Amino acid sequence: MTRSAPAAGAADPPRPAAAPPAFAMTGGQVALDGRPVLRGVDLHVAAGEVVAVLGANGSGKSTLIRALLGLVPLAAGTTELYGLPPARFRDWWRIGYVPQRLSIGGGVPATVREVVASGRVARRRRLGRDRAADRAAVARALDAVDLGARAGDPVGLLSGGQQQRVLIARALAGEPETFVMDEPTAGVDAGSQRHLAGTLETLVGQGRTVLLVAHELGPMAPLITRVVELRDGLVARDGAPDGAPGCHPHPGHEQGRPHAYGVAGGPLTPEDRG
Ligand SMILES: Nc1ncnc2c1ncn2[C@@H]1O[C@H](COP(=O)(O)OP(=O)(O)OP(=O)(O)O)[C@@H](O)[C@H]1O
Repeated sequence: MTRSAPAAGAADPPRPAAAPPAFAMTGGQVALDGRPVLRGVDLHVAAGEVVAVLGANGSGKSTLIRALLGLVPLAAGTTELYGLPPARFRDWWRIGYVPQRLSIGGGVPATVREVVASGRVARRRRLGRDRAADRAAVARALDAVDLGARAGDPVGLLSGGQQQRVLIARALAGEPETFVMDEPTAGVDAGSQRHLAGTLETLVGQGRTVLLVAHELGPMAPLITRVVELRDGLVARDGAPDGAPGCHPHPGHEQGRPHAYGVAGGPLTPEDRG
């Protein structure tokens, strides 16, 4: 049987609207302490991209990430998350944020498992509580960073690199669509970096979006689909990786200077957003 042509004058079937990009900044400017830090950044990140943001110390990488998430205000320009300005965006469970390393510190009595489980909060607000699913996701996240054996330990007893892995696990536990990671592997040993790269490879294979600031891409390099290099608050380069995986992305960069902002990784909470 042949399929008959649509009757003349019949309306075309509705086409699905194109999904908005995960991030869309246009002309983004940020000033901190009265000093321009981002000076007019255009950056659109489509769902499924794996973008590395590179650049020298102080070029504005963390500020860009934070501005994209609405954590610092724009002085000019616009930015959107999944088509909405951050102030109107509600689906924070879709985004897992790993802030630049900071010491969780000895003053935090929470266990590793509790910190990782807090990554489920935004998802639970949206989708309701499912204890079995929560437990399974937390166990998977701990396993992905190889910290299952430390789950019951106070997080303040862990080394800096292990605490970083806890923050990564917190983001993983939320099972977000998009990961935003600010130097996730700074201070993390080579074996754990490989482990994380394997986990990211699986997530990327599932179509998740990744936006990461990195000093050394290391074993994550083959996953990167696009490199954005910042210089003095402007995009100096935006394109495919140059085929030098694991390269030192910028000679002016020192690794692992902790910054005292952000409180924990994982889907953003109202507290993260201030
Ligand atoms: N809260 C703040 N108040 C004032 N200035 C700030 C603040 N945070 C960052 N800056 C300044 O803004 C500039 C960009 O900082 P940012 O942390 O975004 O750079 P970065 O490229 O991520 O650097 P790094 O690689 O060292 O982390 C730097 O000169 C920094 O000193």
